[in-house]
Amino acid sequence: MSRVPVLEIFGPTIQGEGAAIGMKTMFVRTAGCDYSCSWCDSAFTWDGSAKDQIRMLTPQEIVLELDSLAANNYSMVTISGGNPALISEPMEKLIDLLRDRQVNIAVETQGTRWQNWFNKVNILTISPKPPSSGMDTDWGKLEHILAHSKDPLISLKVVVFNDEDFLYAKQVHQKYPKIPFYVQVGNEDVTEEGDISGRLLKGLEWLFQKVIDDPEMNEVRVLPQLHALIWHNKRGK
Ligand SMILES: C[S@@+](CC[C@H](N)C(=O)[O-])C[C@H]1O[C@@H](n2cnc3c(N)ncnc32)[C@H](O)[C@@H]1O
Ligand SMILES: Nc1nc2[nH]cc(C(=O)O)c2c(=O)[nH]1
Ligand code: SF4
Ligand SMILES: [Mg+2]
Repeated sequence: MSRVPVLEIFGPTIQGEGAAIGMKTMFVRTAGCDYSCSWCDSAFTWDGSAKDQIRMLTPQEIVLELDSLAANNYSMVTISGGNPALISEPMEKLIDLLRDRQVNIAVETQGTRWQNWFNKVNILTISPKPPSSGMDTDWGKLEHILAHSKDPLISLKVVVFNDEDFLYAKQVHQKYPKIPFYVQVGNEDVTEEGDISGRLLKGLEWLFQKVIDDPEMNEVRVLPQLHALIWHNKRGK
């Protein structure tokens, strides 16, 4: 039976980002990524530092673990990573199992790989990476993914750290003006211990002003990572 490389399963917590911000959700975080963003807040999924924590789980085992953590106390599961779009058949099976149980499914991915199961999820967040990440956008791949996503619940979310990233976010929004668009404050130090909310709120104020001042950004939403304001750089939140 094929298995999913899982780095962590946690929750219930509150979705801190994007279109479903504020909703109670469980998380399944897969291991492995085809990117290596300079500021990745989940680098342990791909940099080898947590490789002994990777478990190869069947879809049924994942559902059992979700229930043992929170039976009857969740109705949404967010699948993130790493890049969950690297996984084909066992991920589709997990999604089918969750759908059978009337669980809403959200997925976080960066828009580098298409999977047919994208059209089975309820909330699909595509997060192309700006220049500060050090990654190059494959615009053809992104186009393919957005053209094949039938679900109207797709949204785009770009993390912004600086002016150049903001220009990139504008470029993505202008290419796809009909797709709900989110800009998210970048967390510049994902290793800092203790309370980082003051630093993040300063970043949010800067990003608010960028959007306020820009007549081409009248229809975007500006958000912090809400969970990082509350729980800072803690893992599993
Ligand atoms: C860890 S990624 C995993 C999913 C997928 N690989 C992706 O990047 O969309 C989940 C979300 O966290 C965002 N993220 C990662 N590091 C961040 C940081 N330092 N500050 C703000 N957002 C960050 C990503 O852009 C993405 O939207
Ligand atoms: N609370 C909470 N919300 C999130 N939204 C997206 C996350 C992610 O790492 O993909 C995330 C996360 O790690 N925690
Ligand atoms: S694409 Fe996502 S998981 Fe991969 S390195 Fe970038 S932020 Fe991290
Ligand atoms: Mg996160």
